[in-house]
Amino acid sequence: MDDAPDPAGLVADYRPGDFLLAGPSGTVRAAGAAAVVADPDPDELAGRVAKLLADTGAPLAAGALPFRPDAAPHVVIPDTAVRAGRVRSGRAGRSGLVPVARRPVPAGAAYAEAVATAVRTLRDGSGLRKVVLARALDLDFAAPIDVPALLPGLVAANPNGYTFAVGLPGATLLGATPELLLSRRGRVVAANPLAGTRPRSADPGLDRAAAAGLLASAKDRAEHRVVVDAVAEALRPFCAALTVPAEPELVETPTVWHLSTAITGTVADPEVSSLRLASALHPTPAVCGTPTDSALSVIGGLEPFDRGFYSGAVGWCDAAGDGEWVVAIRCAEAAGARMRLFAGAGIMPASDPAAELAETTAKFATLLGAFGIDPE
Ligand SMILES: C=C(O[C@H]1C=CC=C(C(=O)O)[C@@H]1O)C(=O)O
Repeated sequence: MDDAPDPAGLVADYRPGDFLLAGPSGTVRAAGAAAVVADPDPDELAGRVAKLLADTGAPLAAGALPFRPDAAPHVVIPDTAVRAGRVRSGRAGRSGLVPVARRPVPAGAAYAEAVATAVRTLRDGSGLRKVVLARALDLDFAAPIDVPALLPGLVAANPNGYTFAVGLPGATLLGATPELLLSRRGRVVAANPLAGTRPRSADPGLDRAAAAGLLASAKDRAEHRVVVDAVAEALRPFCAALTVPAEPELVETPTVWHLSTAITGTVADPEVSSLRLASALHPTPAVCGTPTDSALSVIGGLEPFDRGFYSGAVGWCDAAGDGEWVVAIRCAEAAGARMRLFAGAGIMPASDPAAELAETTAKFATLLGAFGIDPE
């Protein structure tokens, strides 16, 4: 692997089609595709990637897992891959992007109705305990979007998050997620489930009150606990030791507060790669719901679009099995002169449709704010 002392340079050198993940633990950029692995079966996927890494001597594989577990992943053995430290500085600025048209999909009122329908299902005793409902915002521009030009500003605007860009067939998935699905370094694994959200306020007093309200909210704590329990349950069979804090903490992004739990563990078998572990966790109830199958079917019935890679996972895995996978949220798919932004919210029996709509608006603001586009 090339030596790259300047992490900001890796971001600046991004070209369409490349893979980029820039987060607190470092920066990875990969280019080219010597091979693409698209097997949805988690064991087949991890096995084929491990074999290709061993056979080719490539330093790592990188790519994205889709939201739906039966859809095809896009994991690439790149021609080149460069790793560097964390991007330490950067200047957020206006991107110059001005949409000529914008369309919420569905309209806000229809999303709130879908939330109300989900709440009725959650209360009807059929067993569904949580479901995440997403909506999209389509933006049209007068000229093709210059994705590389957007990335330095996205990193600078989200200094504590994970900025990513993944070249997919026909589109680029780009975003700045606060959520670590899974990392593995040697035998040490970490996961950082987030769930439970309050929009932030420009008024410091109101902002503090929003954070305190979130930490005290029984609805949000229950929504969060469902995710923590599912992540711990999925990791436990792979781990010799697992530490799961009993209480969540607050974390902030530029637009929202979240409840957060940092889970750490030790893998029992070092042959189990970060990619295999990420597939075992995904989709967590932070993006899907619980039980998973019922939530998938409610999402299929209520969301008027295919999520594709939104709310999937983005990351990399090396030949030793180490790697880092983040939850693909606060993101958009850019293709030509169009961009589709996505935002979802965890719906519980006590959810208020208007509050969930406001929460998704605040989540859209992660990208809109970083690109200097007026909020919805
Ligand atoms: C599904 C999304 O966020 C998830 C992650 C953190 C908090 C969430 C929530 O409070 O609903 C969601 O579970 C999204 O941003 O599109």
